[in-house]
Amino acid sequence: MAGQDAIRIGTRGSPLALAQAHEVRDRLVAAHGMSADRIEIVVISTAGDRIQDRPLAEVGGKGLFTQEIEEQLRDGRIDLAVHSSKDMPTVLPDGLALTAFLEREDPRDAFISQKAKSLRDLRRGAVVGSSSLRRQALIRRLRPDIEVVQFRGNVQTRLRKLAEGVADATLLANAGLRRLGKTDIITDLMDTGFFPPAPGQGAICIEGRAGDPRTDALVEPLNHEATATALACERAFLAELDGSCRTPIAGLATVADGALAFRGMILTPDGTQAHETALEGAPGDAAALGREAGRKLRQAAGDGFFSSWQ
Ligand SMILES: NCc1[nH]cc(CCC(=O)O)c1CC(=O)O
Repeated sequence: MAGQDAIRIGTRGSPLALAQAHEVRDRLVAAHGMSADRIEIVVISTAGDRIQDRPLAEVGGKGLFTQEIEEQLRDGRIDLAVHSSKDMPTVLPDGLALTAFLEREDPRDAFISQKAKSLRDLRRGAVVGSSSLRRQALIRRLRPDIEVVQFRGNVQTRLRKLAEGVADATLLANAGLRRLGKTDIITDLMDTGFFPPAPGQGAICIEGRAGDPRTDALVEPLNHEATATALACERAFLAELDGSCRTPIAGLATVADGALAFRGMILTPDGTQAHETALEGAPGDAAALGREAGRKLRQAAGDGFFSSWQ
């Protein structure tokens, strides 16, 4: 059992969330040479886990997957929380901060189908299941002839739906499939050029109490500088667009040879309208670059863009 000075890591209970929390625990053990039983993993149920019967975009509200975990972090019942960066709201509750980003996994989406080798190869009128507004809009943009249906649930549920013929294909983040050891089901990987990921996709983040020296020192060796830079840019982009849960937004920042490159896109849910921007800058200006990209897209789209379907 964990002792008095145990480190408590809060996480959701989904297989993916647990895999991520275990990865953080393993890295803390390796970085500090500590015993694994000093670290306790505390499973916390969130509203996003409990609501299974509706698309989450319909439920709306910020922090569906984070609120209950953040309450425990603020109370001191847990010391750290592990999240998928993609699920994190751009504004955190007072007193909390994202204190480390693990090195990003492959940010690409994976295409999964037993009917076709790629999205391009699906027959006309094929059905693709996805609950992500971004994926739905991108699919419709690339393949207006395809029907998109709502698809929630874990990997097993989705595969069963494919086997039952509810849909011909689905899309999931490659990073999540890798963490679950499920890469064998992947049919194709989507090029980020024409199928850009969600901001934060593929990056695990650690949330902590802001300015808590004990936990800051613990997670510091786990932070991957280039990923933290990319995420600062992507999250500033998202914040500038004030992305409600109902806006399809894609964005990916990369750091190579000391330079930061960002590409962002906003789409209408039906995929008929899309605006894109690509910017480069210095890693030190990551947040400013993200904000600039967001402003550019808002200007290009015009005021009517966000209000036209909401
Ligand atoms: N909203 C669910 C979610 N949040 C993060 C991931 C994947 C892992 C990641 O992006 O790091 C997923 C599942 C998916 O999109 O397939």
